Amino acid sequence: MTEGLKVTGLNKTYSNGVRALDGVDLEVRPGLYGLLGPNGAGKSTLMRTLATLQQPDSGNITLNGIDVLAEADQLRSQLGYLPQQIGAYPGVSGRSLMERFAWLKGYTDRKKRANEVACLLERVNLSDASQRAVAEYSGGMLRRFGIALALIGSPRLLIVDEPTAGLDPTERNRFHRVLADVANEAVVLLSTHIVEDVENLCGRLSILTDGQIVATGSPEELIEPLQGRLWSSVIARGQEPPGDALRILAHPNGLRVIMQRDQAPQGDYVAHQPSLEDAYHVALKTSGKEIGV
Ligand SMILES: Nc1ncnc2c1ncn2[C@@H]1O[C@H](COP(=O)(O)OP(=O)(O)OP(=O)(O)O)[C@@H](O)[C@H]1O
Repeated sequence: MTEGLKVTGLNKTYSNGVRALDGVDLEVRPGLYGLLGPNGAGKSTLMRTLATLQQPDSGNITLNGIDVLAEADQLRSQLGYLPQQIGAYPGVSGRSLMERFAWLKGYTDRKKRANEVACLLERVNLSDASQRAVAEYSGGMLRRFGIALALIGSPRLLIVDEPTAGLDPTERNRFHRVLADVANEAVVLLSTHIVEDVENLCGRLSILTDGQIVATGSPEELIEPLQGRLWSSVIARGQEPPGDALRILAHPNGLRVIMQRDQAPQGDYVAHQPSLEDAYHVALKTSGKEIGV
């Protein structure tokens, strides 16, 4: 039996003709795995499919040897899913809402249920806020509450879809620490378009664009081939950047241009230390699917 999540040849075309997943293969071992991709890449489609919330047209998914598509019920008992948005019910306290979800997940024994809920609220640092209405939680508290809900029953697979949008740096950090902690025991698949989150958290990642995986590896493996091959320069406002620039960034004096070349380009270029964000753009560019820099 293979431990972890294995996806092979996953395809999904929506009724409007959009091919959201186009032969996706993925192998994820326990720990934190990042799925990076631009808007519309197919990340949520993949996440929802893995969470058995929608069916693919073809392909296979196994989790710790379980055939996910054939035995969806068995998977669901081992699955935690944190969607992009979680709803809050007016007037219902965090503890009470969690109790209801725990009951739905099979915690029918009152003592065991109360214990599970208390442990999870403690784990995400919400014990003190447990009597407050969820609807009054801040964005960060709501995300952590979502994680606590997703962790009921100690899932083997935790799927987290774009979790940190709108969080301030402190809350984002706090959220990351909870995820890293969960990843000690489970497969955690984190989907995002925030490259920095993946760079800080994930041992391995895949880059998805246009429904296809275009790169897979550790951040170091993806960055390494770019060493000594990136160059940057600041060009004055009003000056036209080169058409083949890898990235064009805003700069107080004009634009900062990053070029990918084996040798320094003509002009005022200095060596640029590659980052995962550069590797991400190279992967999209090499795949021929990047729309613009
Ligand atoms: N229910 C649907 N019906 C038709 N097309 C859809 C549906 N859901 C998604 N799509 C299309 O499939 C493609 C992939 O969408 P998806 O939401 O999976 O991407 P994403 O990577 O999660 O994007 P984002 O980062 O913007 O959330 C997009 O072109 C999207 O418009």
